[in-house]
Amino acid sequence: MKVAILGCGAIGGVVARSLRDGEVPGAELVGVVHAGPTDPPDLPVLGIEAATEQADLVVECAGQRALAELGPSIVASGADLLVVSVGALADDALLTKLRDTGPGTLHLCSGAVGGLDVLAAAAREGGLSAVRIVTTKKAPTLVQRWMDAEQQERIRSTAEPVELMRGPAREVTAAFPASANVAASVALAVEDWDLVEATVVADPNAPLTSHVITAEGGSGDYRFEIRNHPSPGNPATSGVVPHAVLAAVAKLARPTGAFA
Ligand SMILES: NC(=O)C1=CN([C@@H]2O[C@H](COP(=O)(O)OP(=O)(O)OC[C@H]3O[C@@H](n4cnc5c(N)ncnc54)[C@H](O)[C@@H]3O)[C@@H](O)[C@H]2O)C=CC1
Ligand SMILES: O=C([O-])CC(=O)C(=O)O
Repeated sequence: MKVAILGCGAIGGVVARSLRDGEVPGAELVGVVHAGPTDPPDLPVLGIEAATEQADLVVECAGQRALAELGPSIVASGADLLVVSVGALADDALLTKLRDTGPGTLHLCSGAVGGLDVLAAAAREGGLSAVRIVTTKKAPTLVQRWMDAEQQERIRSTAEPVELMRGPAREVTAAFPASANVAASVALAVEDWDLVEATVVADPNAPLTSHVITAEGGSGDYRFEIRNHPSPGNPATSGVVPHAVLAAVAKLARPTGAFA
């Protein structure tokens, strides 16, 4: 399986180098599509057209905006698309275009969290009556451009954890596009954007990024607490995410014997 990587930052760079080094059996790197002023010196670089022509699978590691802009042309080209910026799929029109139009197939990466499989099963079996995700990250990583100067300063200088937003997953993932894709992952797993309440907390003293997912329903009660070390390349991103991408690529390249 030939693979191109869209976005060569903290996630894409690790994924591309691992594929280049032959660490995923059955998967071969054709190149990276990047947006920086200088090419990564150690990786083959492609334009998006060459990537979709040459690759069986394009892996999006570039952000919600890039996915919205480039995703439709990738699946229209016939290449399959593996997505990490799943929050962009809160736009129903984009989700429909990527999932239902083809001919390329859309795949979602579980990214920084787990438990999505059992949440999906529980949502089907007995229905879920409440689903919540609370994301806590090191405070400065959560400053957003839409915040006014006073709020930005309060987040940078807080000595205590501060709740920045609590609301429907669709709104929270749009407000924190590089930090709350996980809210969208939970909503997509249970197939209900309105059921999932997401909260984002800025903690000045959080050495690890945490995501606490709780759900209750007819088949049981669920609680997952995920505590990830931040990526050395980007403190807003959990270090495990590129490895979740590589696990997903491995499963697509050689599906036998993998969890479905
Ligand atoms: N599903 C999940 O659990 C998670 C999802 N993410 C998503 O992954 C994205 C990437 O995360 P990182 O690698 O940490 O970010 P990063 O900022 O380190 O890297 C993103 C790279 O994409 C490039 N880029 C942006 N637009 C592009 C375009 N149109 N074409 C080519 N390259 C483009 C940037 O120049 C940058 O090098 C985040 O923005 C977020 O949406 C991040 C963490 C967890
Ligand atoms: O990496 C994480 O822990 C979560 C994250 O940034 C996201 O969901 O966008």
